[in-house]
Amino acid sequence: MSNSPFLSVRNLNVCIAPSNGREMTVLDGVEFDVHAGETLGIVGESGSGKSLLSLSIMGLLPDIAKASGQILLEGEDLLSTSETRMCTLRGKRIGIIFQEPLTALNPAMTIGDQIAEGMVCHGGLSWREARLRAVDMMDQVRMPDAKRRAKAYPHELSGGQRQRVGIAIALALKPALLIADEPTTALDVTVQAEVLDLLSDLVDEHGMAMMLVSHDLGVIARMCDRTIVMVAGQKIEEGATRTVFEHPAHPYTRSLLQSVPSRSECGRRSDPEEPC
Ligand SMILES: Nc1ncnc2c1ncn2[C@@H]1O[C@H](COP(=O)(O)OP(=O)(O)OP(=O)(O)O)[C@@H](O)[C@H]1O
Repeated sequence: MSNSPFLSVRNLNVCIAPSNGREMTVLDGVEFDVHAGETLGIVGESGSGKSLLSLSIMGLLPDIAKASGQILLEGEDLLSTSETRMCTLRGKRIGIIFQEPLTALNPAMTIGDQIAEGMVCHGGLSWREARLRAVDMMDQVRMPDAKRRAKAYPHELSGGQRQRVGIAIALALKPALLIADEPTTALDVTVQAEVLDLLSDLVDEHGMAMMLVSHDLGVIARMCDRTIVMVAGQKIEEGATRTVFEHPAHPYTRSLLQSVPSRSECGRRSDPEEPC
């Protein structure tokens, strides 16, 4: 793990000013780093600002939101960069996996072409090369019968298969950071476990950093090296996942841990027997 962080968030504040309401601070002085190759978990109750935090990093905040502070990606401040530059960084340096793959996918385009598109637009590949590479990507995300399925449309796949497509799209340009916002919440429990295993393997294989947003402590315990706990737009706790789970410093974290996963679920999958 290198010393200088890949991503460094400094004093991030986000205010929302709806046209018919009062301005509201939804992220308040949030600070953290993500180092190359590590998986950082962001956990917190509904409305604590987890999604707005990921959207801020991706440069996809809604128009009514205003962000200040710094989001430094390899030293480049994303809050003061142009939209054109953000488009390049999204995909090439930061891959994104959304919660509901069906809404993130284009219903009128084959999944092979959706995976290939970024490689054509941002990776300089011809459509022919990109389509071949898309089938490779589908194999990597363990999509059965990838060559045939590349010609399918999103509605022809199961929820788990659609999320595999979402992961293939996010990884197509080999980003250094993957942001996964509740990537398995929309899936049923057995499929959740398969997709988490897949993500964990791919992150290791590609040597990527990952920011995993989840309200599910079991998912965080299983996947993350370090964890941040959010309450009402503020980071209230941060530490090695094991430490946060074993010695929570904040009363809120302690109350959250009352729904703690069983010990066998704790720790990275490569070390399943270790207590958390
Ligand atoms: N487009 C929006 N307009 C107005 N308020 C918003 C908007 N998006 C988010 N908010 C508010 O910002 C706060 C943080 O929302 P955010 O979606 O980041 O929470 P979250 O922690 O991701 O919640 P969940 O786990 O339910 O997805 C909430 O109070 C929410 O109501």
